[in-house]
Amino acid sequence: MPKLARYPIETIIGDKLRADDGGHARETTLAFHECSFTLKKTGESLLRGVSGAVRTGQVLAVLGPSGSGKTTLLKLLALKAMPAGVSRGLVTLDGQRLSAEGFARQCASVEQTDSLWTYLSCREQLQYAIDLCEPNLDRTERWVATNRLLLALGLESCQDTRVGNALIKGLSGGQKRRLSIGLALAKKPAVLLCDEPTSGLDAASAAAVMRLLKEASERLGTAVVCTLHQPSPSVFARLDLALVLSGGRSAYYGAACELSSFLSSVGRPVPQHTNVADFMLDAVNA
Ligand SMILES: Nc1ncnc2c1ncn2[C@@H]1O[C@H](COP(=O)(O)OP(=O)(O)OP(=O)(O)O)[C@@H](O)[C@H]1O
Repeated sequence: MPKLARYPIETIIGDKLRADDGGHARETTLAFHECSFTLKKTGESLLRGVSGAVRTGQVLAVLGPSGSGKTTLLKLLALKAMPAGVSRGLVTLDGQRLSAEGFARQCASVEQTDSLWTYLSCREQLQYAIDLCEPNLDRTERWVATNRLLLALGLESCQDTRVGNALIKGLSGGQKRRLSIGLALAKKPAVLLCDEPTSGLDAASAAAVMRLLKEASERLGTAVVCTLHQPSPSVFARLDLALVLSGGRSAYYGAACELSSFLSSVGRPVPQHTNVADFMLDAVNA
């Protein structure tokens, strides 16, 4: 087997693109129009007319207080069956209505809780994913692709550590989150949906996960949508777009860097030294 090459992450992911896609990074846009979800039993609306879009190279964060509808929106974007209610609205990929089959073929989602194999190591899990997703590569190429992914995920130091569980010592929470994202990225999805990728992580691990998502969006041509509970200033600074939900409605949708000006424009200027995301969440909670 070839020796594990040590390149900067940019080169590794760039090489992966060149090697696998012939150098053509795709351009993808996921758009959602007037999405609503109403519970059949009570008639309660969990989402009301929410719209937005995200394209290749961008990370869109769905923010909002607990119960504001973030996970419901992500499920709706993934065209998941939600028998408890009725969904309305349109989800498109590059202008075409997205179906559940289309989503399964071209997109990937990472759930709020990691679902990994307790007794397999990082390397073994990623190797399985690459073997499954890259049947046209030969064995050595798949091994190289696995190494590249391990490096891109920053998991090379724990590549032989098994996942573990409450009783068996294994990967840390942040490493598990990155592995879950890596398994989804092995598919090179056009769109990646991540539910709470930073929940339960310390600030440094949360920042590392968001850095990974941003790199994936830029280098792999993946449009990323993630839900976030309370992003730290450093996490918020890495976001391209923010959609803030309040009681299932859109309170803000636009560039993350313009959220502060928006708040000023509606008479709620963000005080100095205040995290704009926290301020917005307090405002919609009030
Ligand atoms: N199948 C369902 N039946 C009844 N209520 C539901 C159902 N699914 C979600 N809800 C309710 O809808 C609201 C929105 O839920 P959702 O999980 O989308 O919120 P969230 O913003 O992701 O919250 P959190 O940040 O706590 O995960 C919550 O009040 C939740 O209890």
